[in-house]
Amino acid sequence: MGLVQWLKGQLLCHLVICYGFFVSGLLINLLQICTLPLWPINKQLARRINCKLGYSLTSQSVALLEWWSGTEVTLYTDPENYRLYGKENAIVVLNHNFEIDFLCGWTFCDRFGVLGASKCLAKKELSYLPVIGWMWYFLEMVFIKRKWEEDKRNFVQSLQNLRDYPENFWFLLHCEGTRFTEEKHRVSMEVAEKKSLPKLKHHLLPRTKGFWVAVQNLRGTVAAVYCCTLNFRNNETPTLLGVLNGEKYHPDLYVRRIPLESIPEDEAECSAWLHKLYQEKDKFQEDYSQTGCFPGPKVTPPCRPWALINWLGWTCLLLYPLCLLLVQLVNSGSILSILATVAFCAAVSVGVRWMIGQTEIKRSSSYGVPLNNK
Ligand SMILES: CC/C=C\C/C=C\C/C=C\C/C=C\C/C=C\C/C=C\CCC(=O)SCCNC(=O)CCNC(=O)[C@H](O)C(C)(C)COP(=O)(O)OP(=O)(O)OC[C@H]1O[C@@H](n2cnc3c(N)ncnc32)[C@H](O)[C@@H]1OP(=O)(O)O
Ligand SMILES: CCCCCCCCCCCCCCCC(=O)OC[C@@H](O)COP(=O)(O)O
Repeated sequence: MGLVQWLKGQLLCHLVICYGFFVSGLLINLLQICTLPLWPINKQLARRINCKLGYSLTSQSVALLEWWSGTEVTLYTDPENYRLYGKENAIVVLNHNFEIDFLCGWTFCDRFGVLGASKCLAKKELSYLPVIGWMWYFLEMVFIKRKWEEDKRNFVQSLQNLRDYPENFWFLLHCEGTRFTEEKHRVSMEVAEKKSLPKLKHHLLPRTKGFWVAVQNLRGTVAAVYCCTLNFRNNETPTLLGVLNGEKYHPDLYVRRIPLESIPEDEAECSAWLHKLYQEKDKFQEDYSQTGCFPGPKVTPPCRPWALINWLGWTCLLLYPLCLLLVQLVNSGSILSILATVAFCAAVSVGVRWMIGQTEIKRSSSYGVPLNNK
């Protein structure tokens, strides 16, 4: 192991990264709050400012993936469609098997210039995450409790609000509704059997309501569905902690562009269409497990420097006062102040570690297993 790789595994480096992310996040949240008076006066300007602020926080995790861990995502897609990515609004349908799938998605968002504006249909619990969850409120992310009767009004309204969004966005939908575990897979395949649907090997049975409602409410706003299938070479099981430790992963993403007009309007037909799409995705995953690649030509979209510049900028800006404070503390010799600073650093580190814990599949909710559907 080289010196650089060894350094990446050290707690001190992790503390610095966590401190930078958390404190810059709080400052960004504060700036977002400052945009509140602007919303009634100039909503589109307030949205654009929030996209930039959102970019400044989200892109730090992209920089961590790309520059710290050295992970590069390979894209398999039709070159004809490639030129449209980032130039139109899209609904992204992505499998939900990996702890860093959202991060791989963000990398693409960054490379195609839609990171600040991109959104997701996310479980309500994520909105309470400090810093990142608070930021999402201002980015008009759509949160659901995964209980249709309670969700439907807010869900439809949130989608309608996106109709005049001033920047191009991708709207991510994990139709499986929860992360893949063996138990959830077994249960969802029992549901498939009851519904006389073919069994899936690599996916849970998709929940269709959210997809249909999203397609119907975003017609005329969104140009296409991007059917995305993600997997990792060499059976890697990536984790966010691994990324923080500087581990390099090898993700491959297969993207098919499907024009929205080709998706049926009728709910039952749309559901059947989505089930068929997941059967195709399952076949791609099966072929990938045999051959190690997806169909279609490979492209690596060019990496942009902004995520790195932004990350370095925040790190320098926030490390400087921290170092000054530490020097002053040591010189002052005040045990109480030193203890308070150590406690603050420990709290930041524990807080970010807790957030990272939210991405771990072993802590996945019990949604989609019998008796307890939440
Ligand atoms: C070039 C491009 C490349 C790459 C870009 C990639 C991505 C980047 C894009 C954007 C990134 C932006 C931000 C992302 C950042 C971070 C966030 C990341 C992740 C958070 C994701 C989540 O939180 S996932 C959890 C929340 N989301 C969902 O749940 C969505 C899926 N669910 C739905 O849509 C549901 O339909 C619903 C929740 C809206 C409603 O669910 P409900 O169950 O009430 O209704 P349904 O009709 O859908 O289902 C009922 C039927 O289901 C049957 N059933 C019962 N048990 C099961 C089971 N275990 N599995 C499957 N089906 C089941 C039941 O029988 C019912 O059947 P009926 O026949 O009676 O209808
Ligand atoms: C420089 C940055 C360093 C620190 C980075 C910390 C980043 C923390 C980001 C937390 C983002 C959390 C996104 C989690 C997405 C996710 O994976 O949600 C799970 C849900 O879909 C389904 O939940 P479940 O039903 O429990 O499977």
